[in-house]
Order: sequence, then C-alpha cells, then structure tokens
Amino acid sequence: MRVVVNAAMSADGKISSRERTQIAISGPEDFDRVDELRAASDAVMVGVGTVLADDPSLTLDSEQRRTDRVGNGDPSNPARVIADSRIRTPPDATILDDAAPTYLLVSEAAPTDFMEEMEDAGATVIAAGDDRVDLPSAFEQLEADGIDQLMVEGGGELIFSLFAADLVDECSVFVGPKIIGGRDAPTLADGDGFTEDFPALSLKAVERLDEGVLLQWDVP
Ligand SMILES: NC(=O)C1=CN([C@@H]2O[C@H](COP(=O)(O)OP(=O)(O)OC[C@H]3O[C@@H](n4cnc5c(N)ncnc54)[C@H](O)[C@@H]3O)[C@@H](O)[C@H]2O)C=CC1
Ligand SMILES: Nc1nc(O)c(N)c(N[C@@H]2O[C@H](COP(=O)(O)O)[C@@H](O)[C@H]2O)n1
Repeated sequence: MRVVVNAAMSADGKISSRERTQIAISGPEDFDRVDELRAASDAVMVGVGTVLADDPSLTLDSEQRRTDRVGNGDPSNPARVIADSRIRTPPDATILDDAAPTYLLVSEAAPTDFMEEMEDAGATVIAAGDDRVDLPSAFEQLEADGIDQLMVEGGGELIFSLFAADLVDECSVFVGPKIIGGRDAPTLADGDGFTEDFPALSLKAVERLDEGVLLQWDVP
C-alpha cells in the first residue's frame, strides 16, 4: 500500500492553533490539489484528534471528480479511515455519514459496546494493537480490503506515528502565508519526536501555489 501524507502548515510550521480549531491555511489552488489527491486515493485517513477538532467529511468537493471515479468503476468518494484506539469518535460525526465507507481502526482496549455502536453507525471496525492502534497490522488489513493508495491528512500525532513506523512513502506540505505561533500548537509531526535516526526525505518538487509553496518529498 502506498501511503501519502498531505497537510498544510503555517510559515512557522503549525497545522492549527493552540485552540486546535480548524484553520484555513491552504488557498483555493491548494484545496483543489487536495481534492485531486483525494480523488486519486482509495481512502483518506485522519486521527481521532482531527475528527474531534474539525468534524471533517473527507469527501470530494468536485462533482466532476466523483463522476470520473464512478466511470472508472470506483465508488464516488474514497473510503474514510480513522485511527481511534479507544473509540472517541462521536456516533453523529460527519465522517460516519453514508457518503463513503468508513473504517475505524481501534485497539483491543476499545470497549466492546462502543465497537458495536460504531458498526451500527455503519463503520467497519478493525482491531489491531493492545492499547494503541498497531498501524502496520491495521494497514495490512486495509490493503487486503483493496486499499492500495492511502492519503493521510493528519493530524500531528498520527503523522509522527506513521513516520516512526516507517510507513510513509510520500509527504506533501503546503506552507501558507500565516504565522500561528504557540508552543502548544500542533505541528506536522508531534508525538514524542525523534532524537536520533531522523527520517530522511528526498525533495521531489517545489511549486508556488496561492500565496504559499507546495513542497513534495519522497520518503526513501
Ligand atoms: N492543517 C492541516 O493540514 C491539518 C490540521 N489538522 C489539525 O490537527 C489537529 C489534530 O491533530 P492531533 O491532535 O495531533 O490528533 P490526530 O488527528 O493526529 O489524532 C491523534 C489520535 O489518534 C489516535 N491514535 C490511534 N492510534 C494512533 C497511533 N498509532 N498513533 C497516533 N495516534 C493514534 C489517538 O487517540 C490519538 O490521540 C487539529 O487541530 C486539526 O485541526 C489536522 C489535519 C490536517
Ligand atoms: N490541506 C489542508 N489545508 C488546510 O488549510 C486545512 N485546514 C486542512 N485541513 C484538513 O482538511 C480536513 C477537512 O476536510 P473536509 O473539508 O471536511 O472534507 C480537516 O479535517 C483536515 O484534515 N487541510
């Protein structure tokens, strides 16, 4: 499975403010590129922190792209995937609507009644890992379900874990024209952070978009 991380950060490296509310860092050109990348993916993933902060839909904005996907024999929207070890996703979250299938990756510590509630809400629940989602194992199960390209939109906790598990193939970051600041504001990769063996990136492309810059790296 190819794993593509995509996010937008401020000029000072923040993906949101310390209040962890959704901030439009991308401009229209970058949001359109994100829509195109979603359309080219089999599934779009976020962590539950992003679900709680943003209540995202992760569906396509472009009707034409939905039509093109159906013409190619794909569902109109890519599937949605949430990393949610103990099931904090609210049952009325937008990501559980019927616009696309949704996978909930949970740990064995997730309460059984919550798992049933999520299945009743239409999600496919995949349990992997004791206390926290074991991402390599969960991804194997997603791949077995036909997900060959997975786009990951964030947030910082999930993206760090993906780099730590050596699961990222490509990383695209739009750097937008804002300063957000704040020592507690989330960044592209939070978690515990690396102190050695820092993942190395290979620069693939640099492009001016909106009033910012799109940076694209391969992760060898
Ligand atoms: N500017 C941008 O492009 C984006 C910004 N955001 C922002 O990021 C913030 C949310 O980010 P975070 O708080 O870091 O939450 P997150 O979205 O990374 O979710 C982290 C949560 O996922 C769950 N999880 C399960 N298994 C995990 C694993 N193996 N590794 C890591 N997490 C695992 C845990 O409950 C953990 O607390 C929000 O403020 C949101 O607005 C989110 C996506 C994109
Ligand atoms: N690429 C990008 N640029 C920004 O400026 C952003 N704030 C985000 N946020 C991500 O987009 C999700 C919202 O998706 P929907 O519009 O609800 O489909 C949000 O949850 C973040 O993952 N991304």
